[in-house]
Amino acid sequence: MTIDGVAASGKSSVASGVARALGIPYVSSGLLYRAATQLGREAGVRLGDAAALLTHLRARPLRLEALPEGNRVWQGERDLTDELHSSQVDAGVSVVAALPEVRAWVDDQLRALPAPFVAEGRDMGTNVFPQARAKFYLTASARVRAERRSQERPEDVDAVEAALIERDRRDAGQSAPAPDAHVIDTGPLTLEGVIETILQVLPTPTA
Ligand SMILES: Nc1ncnc2c1ncn2[C@@H]1O[C@H](COP(=O)(O)OP(=O)(O)O)[C@@H](O)[C@H]1O
Ligand SMILES: Nc1ccn([C@H]2C[C@H](O)[C@@H](COP(=O)(O)OP(=O)(O)O)O2)c(=O)n1
Repeated sequence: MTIDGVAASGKSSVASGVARALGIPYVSSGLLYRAATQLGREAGVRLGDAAALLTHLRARPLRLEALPEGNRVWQGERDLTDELHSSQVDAGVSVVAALPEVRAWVDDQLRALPAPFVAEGRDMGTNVFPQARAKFYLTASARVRAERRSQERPEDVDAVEAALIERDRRDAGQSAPAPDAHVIDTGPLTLEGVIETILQVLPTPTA
């Protein structure tokens, strides 16, 4: 199944809760885009230069570890995860995610994972796993999302809201809900409420 949605709509927290209830892993595609951005920044590669970025990424492959409480990204023995949620990565990631070569690099890694799992991101239900048995799309107002995310960033809520709106605009090309997705406004719901809503609409597995 797939959970897509706009920035800070609750995708990874909800995917983690749903996956735990189902006893399967979840995978966070955004972490791979974030890792590509962080590694490009670190190497001094211009983020719009797909060829240079891909050469760099292919030289030292990444491993996405689908832990139930939170995915982690490794490069060899180095755990990159804690570096990937900075405002600097937030600011550069949409440029990297717009590159078709990087999208193919992410998609190949996701499609190689053993099913079943919950996949979360922007285009999981539309592009990467169009055959998924259930699809969800999370939204909430920019203000609500900024209030949540500002708990996790040093910037104030107005700065976080402006950055989220800008990132939504840049990511719009790959962020439309699948026509068969259940759209959930998480604004009036608690995290547990969103997870419960999804579990209730999931089709029961056939024997
Ligand atoms: N329905 C909700 N009500 C309150 N807080 C939520 C809800 N959904 C998510 N959150 C919180 O919002 C923040 C952003 O969620 P996250 O899962 O990181 O979103 P995304 O993966 O879409 O960026 C987290 O701190 C999370 O606990
Ligand atoms: N399937 C995906 C997942 C993420 N992206 C891009 C768009 C986002 O700005 C970044 C980071 O995504 P991530 O889901 O980690 O971050 P947010 O929840 O949006 O804060 O990657 C994408 O283009 N396609």
